[in-house]
Amino acid sequence: NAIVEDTQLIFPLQVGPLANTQDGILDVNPLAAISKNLSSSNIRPLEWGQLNFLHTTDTHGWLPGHLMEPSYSADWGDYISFIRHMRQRADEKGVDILIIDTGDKHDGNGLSDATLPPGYLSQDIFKMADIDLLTLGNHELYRAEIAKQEFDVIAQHYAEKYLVANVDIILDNGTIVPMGRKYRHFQTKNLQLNIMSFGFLYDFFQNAPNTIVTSVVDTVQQDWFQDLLRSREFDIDIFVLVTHIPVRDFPELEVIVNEIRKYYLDTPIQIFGAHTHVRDFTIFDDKAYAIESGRFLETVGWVSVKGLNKTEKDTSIEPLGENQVNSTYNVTRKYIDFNRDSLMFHSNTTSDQFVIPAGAKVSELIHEARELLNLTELYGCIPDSYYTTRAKYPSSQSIFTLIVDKILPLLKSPIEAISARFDNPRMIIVNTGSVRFDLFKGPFTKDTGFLISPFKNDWSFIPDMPVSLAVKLLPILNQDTRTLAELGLHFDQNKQKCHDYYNTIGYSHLGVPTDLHDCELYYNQFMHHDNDEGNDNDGGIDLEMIFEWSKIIPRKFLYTLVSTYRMLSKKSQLSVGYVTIDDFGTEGDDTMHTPLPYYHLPNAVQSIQNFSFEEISRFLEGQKLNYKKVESEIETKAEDEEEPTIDVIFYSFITPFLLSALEELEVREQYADKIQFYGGKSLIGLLQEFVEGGWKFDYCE
Ligand SMILES: O=c1ccn([C@@H]2O[C@H](COP(=O)(O)O)[C@@H](O)[C@H]2O)c(=O)[nH]1
Repeated sequence: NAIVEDTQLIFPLQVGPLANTQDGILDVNPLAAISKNLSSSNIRPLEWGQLNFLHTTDTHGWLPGHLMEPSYSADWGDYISFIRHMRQRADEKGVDILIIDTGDKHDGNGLSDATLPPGYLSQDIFKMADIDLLTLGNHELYRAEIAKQEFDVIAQHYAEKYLVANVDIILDNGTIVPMGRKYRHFQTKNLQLNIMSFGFLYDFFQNAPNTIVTSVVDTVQQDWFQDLLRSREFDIDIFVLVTHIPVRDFPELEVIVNEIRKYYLDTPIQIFGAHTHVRDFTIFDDKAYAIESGRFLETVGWVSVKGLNKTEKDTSIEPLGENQVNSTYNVTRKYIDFNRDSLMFHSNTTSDQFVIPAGAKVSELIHEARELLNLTELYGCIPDSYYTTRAKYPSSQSIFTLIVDKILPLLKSPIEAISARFDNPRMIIVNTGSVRFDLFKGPFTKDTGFLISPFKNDWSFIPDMPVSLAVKLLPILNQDTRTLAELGLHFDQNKQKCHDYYNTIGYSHLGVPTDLHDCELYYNQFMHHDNDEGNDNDGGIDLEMIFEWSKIIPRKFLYTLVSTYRMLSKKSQLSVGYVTIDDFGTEGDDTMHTPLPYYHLPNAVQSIQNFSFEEISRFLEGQKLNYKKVESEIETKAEDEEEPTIDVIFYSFITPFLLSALEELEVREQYADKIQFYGGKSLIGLLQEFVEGGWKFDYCE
């Protein structure tokens, strides 16, 4: 695509004199100002402390904001304006504020993914934000050129603010250097609080060959970390951990907190987490807390801290003011919906004051970049919405049903010898995690494809696999983690067992990120799970009551209670959105909403073609059962019957998982060598082909 490649020649974008300005205020995103269904009367205010934080994470390139969803319609330029106002408010109050980002800036939006290399424009736009502490995510490490870009552009720009203790990069000359600084010690602007900050990535194993990820367990035993804690060389009022690690269910954060606690028994630790795309807040001990602030720039997390005592050694500062002294340590959190109404409300600005010139410039850059990349080019119109976790799979509203039934059958290999097999029996397996977002009714533009499935993954295949073997693959990939709960293995009592389970199989890394919380049976899933097909927006649930119940009732029973309660409750007038219950309770969301439905998804789905249902049903029967039972079921087939075969096609991303499945079936050696390149369009290309073939309209209703 010439336009995409051309971007390399003309960036950095030059913004001309600001157009459409009124008193220096520019609105380039017409939807950003829309406040349909939004009302500041439903917004809960932020509580300020001595030290305050704004947190973004897992933005995945959504710097233009959500053009179809008013609740999240602010853009990165608005965030830049917001940061400026909040810093000013902090100064006025004589307190401090730190701006944090915890990684995953790629894969999810045309702005980041339509360039070569991906991130070519978006990284330069991202870095216009004045961020105090940041780290990288796994999406900065999947591809070698992106890891290099992260190192060259982001790590160099933010310098001492860019922290990651457990990732190294191998430079072109073979030298191994750390991706970022391992720690940062500094004093805050107004209260001169002593901050010790570390950056960490979870134990990620799918990183590109030019990078090295060291496990968290090993990193905290390294000399530099141990010496730093042991030496007490620095005054430390609070540890601030900027991590791309989930705040629940994953073991890494506990490892870090435990190690710090060996030396600092009660120094506050504030953690910023990431990766599983949820709003969540967890308590590690009475002075160690962690927040995770959602995904896709839908959420800005807020944390405030009071009751910090200056370390004794430091006598250089004034005593803390009346409002800032609090002998008991106190932390608050909020999840801010990313729209201008919320941002103006919290920054106490009017629409005339909100947009600052630097923010307007960034909004303009985003707009120009989108134009340049043709992201608004219309390919067709989607007649109905199709959902990821908001609809049951399979169902008519599930995007995965659409993919299995209509999209995957379009896959063709560009290699002649392989495409000749197009009419042979074939099974196409794709991981649900490769689909990132819902497909909303309305225009399908070039951008939409990137929102749904940004990955340029290749297809691989194993030709002519016996059907009895092939049908066992999906059940293994989808091993049902929820059986843990059914066995009564509640996370709190069986944490290690749960983590061992994940660590051994690793299959959950195929599914949608929010489902990674299966260990905990994440609260929201009780809230959002419906028994029917569609979007049941019942509201009016007494969240406080459910929170109290959750302390005494096993969660599997709680689920039934909540479902019943929801059915009995009245329809709510609130707009749909996030309704979060975390370790602090039910008041976390800045805007009150009626909850969205939430359905668990399998890790992977498959589409089967050119095979009659009668013929395959006997072989497929085992799929409904636990994978361990499949073998015996399959063995019931007649001994002397000739075994039909099928081509097994899969996203190359899932190859390691497929190899593990083959190993579990004790046929890895036999089939690993048979894996071949299949080629063909990835999901984004197939989706576009389908839309242009079936839903090509010149206009959308
Ligand atoms: O090439 C790729 C890379 C990733 N995936 C899927 O994404 C998740 C990870 O996404 P997070 O936002 O970091 O949670 C991974 O588990 C895969 O499901 C992919 O399909 N292809």
